[in-house]
Amino acid sequence: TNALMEGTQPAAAASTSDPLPFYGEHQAGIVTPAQDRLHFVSFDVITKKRDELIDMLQEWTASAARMTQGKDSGTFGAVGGAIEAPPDDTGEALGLPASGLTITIGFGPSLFDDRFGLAAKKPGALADLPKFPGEDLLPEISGGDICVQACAHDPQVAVHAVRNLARIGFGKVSVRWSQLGFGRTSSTSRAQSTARNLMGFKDGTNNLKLEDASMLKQQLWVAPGDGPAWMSGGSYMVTRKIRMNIETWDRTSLSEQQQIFGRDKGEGAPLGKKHEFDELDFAAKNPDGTPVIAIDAHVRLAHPSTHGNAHLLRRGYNYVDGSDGLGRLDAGLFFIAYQRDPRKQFVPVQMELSRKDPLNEYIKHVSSGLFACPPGLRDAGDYWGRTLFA
Ligand SMILES: C=CC1=C(C)c2cc3[nH]c(cc4nc(cc5[nH]c(cc1n2)c(C)c5CCC(=O)O)C(CCC(=O)O)=C4C)c(C)c3C=C
Ligand SMILES: [Fe+2]
Repeated sequence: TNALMEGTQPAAAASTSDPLPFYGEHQAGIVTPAQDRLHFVSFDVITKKRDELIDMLQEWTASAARMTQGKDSGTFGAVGGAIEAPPDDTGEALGLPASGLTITIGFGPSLFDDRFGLAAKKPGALADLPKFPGEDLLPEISGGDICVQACAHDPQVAVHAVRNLARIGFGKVSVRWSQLGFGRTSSTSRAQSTARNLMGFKDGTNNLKLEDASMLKQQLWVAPGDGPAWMSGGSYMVTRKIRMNIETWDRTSLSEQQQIFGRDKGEGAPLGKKHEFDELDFAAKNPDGTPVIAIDAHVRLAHPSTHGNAHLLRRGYNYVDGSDGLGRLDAGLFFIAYQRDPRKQFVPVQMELSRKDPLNEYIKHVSSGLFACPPGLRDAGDYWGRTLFA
């Protein structure tokens, strides 16, 4: 396919239990067709020693190379090592297949302070996000020095991956926050059907997809000359935990719900059209002269034509963290988006949404993350952060 010729990851494994390639020009887990499950974790680095941090990243890379291929985290494994020592794998994935596991790393703005001599390497694109109207961010579940996005078709496999990286990082990093997600809310390949978010709408119809090779080059991957050379072939990740006021939404009429998004709930078709992938027609008018797709419909506000052709590769997940003690589901969307430069992509889109989107009556942004995801790993001699620490 075009995508393969461009050097991106292959479309999909034959089955959801198969392994996906770990090495490549770009990190796996970005254009990789979105798996069903997520365990996302953000770490603070607690060691003050640069060498210790590099050693840990090398150990993480070796472990991730193994786990993504369905192997134990370490060479001895859960039960093959000395009986007197803690095993180099925690064991809960023994007997489970690779399940399409991808492990993607990102470096947060706070890593580029004066602790590790990285200040001069901080990309401009990693500038802190502005404050958006209406957000209510909790610092304890926001930010972090290093993030890991583990995606798989089996939640136990994703959790196993994060747990073993945390185990390896003991004493060097500490978990700042983490998030489980189920039910992808985006497709990142035309081979996938569009899944639904917890508001019941198809989500990810007009997403950047792995088949759009020239768009990915223009909108997703950092190019030489964009900023520091170490990020070439990488991408910037924005995370937003968006709590939904589910019970209020569920008392809203179908017509109001559809007006808010600008698409119908059954098919996901643009209002005024029949099929999901029909073009949005923002000029179409009802007989009374009002626009068929409201002026403040979510898809109009978020559309590239509203933002100098800024696209995002969305890769979010539904989450339910139980209920909140008031009988309401503690649920929503763990939004993840990749892009070439958040200052030109996520920021203007979110600024528009935060000011005008009627969806804001039903949602609240409670956590935020911004991470620089370096390029892919070449081979077993490579490690996460090589280009940064070189
Ligand atoms: C800043 C970026 C975005 C945030 C935050 C966001 C939150 C959010 N979105 C939905 C549901 C839908 N979004 C849809 C489309 C859509 N959303 C964004 C961006 C953000 N959404 C973009 C760029 C687009 C595509 C617009 C286009 O070009 O057509 C849709 C429609 C289906 C689709 O195309 O994906 C839905 C549904 C929720 C529930 C939510 C916060 C909780
Ligand atoms: Fe959206």
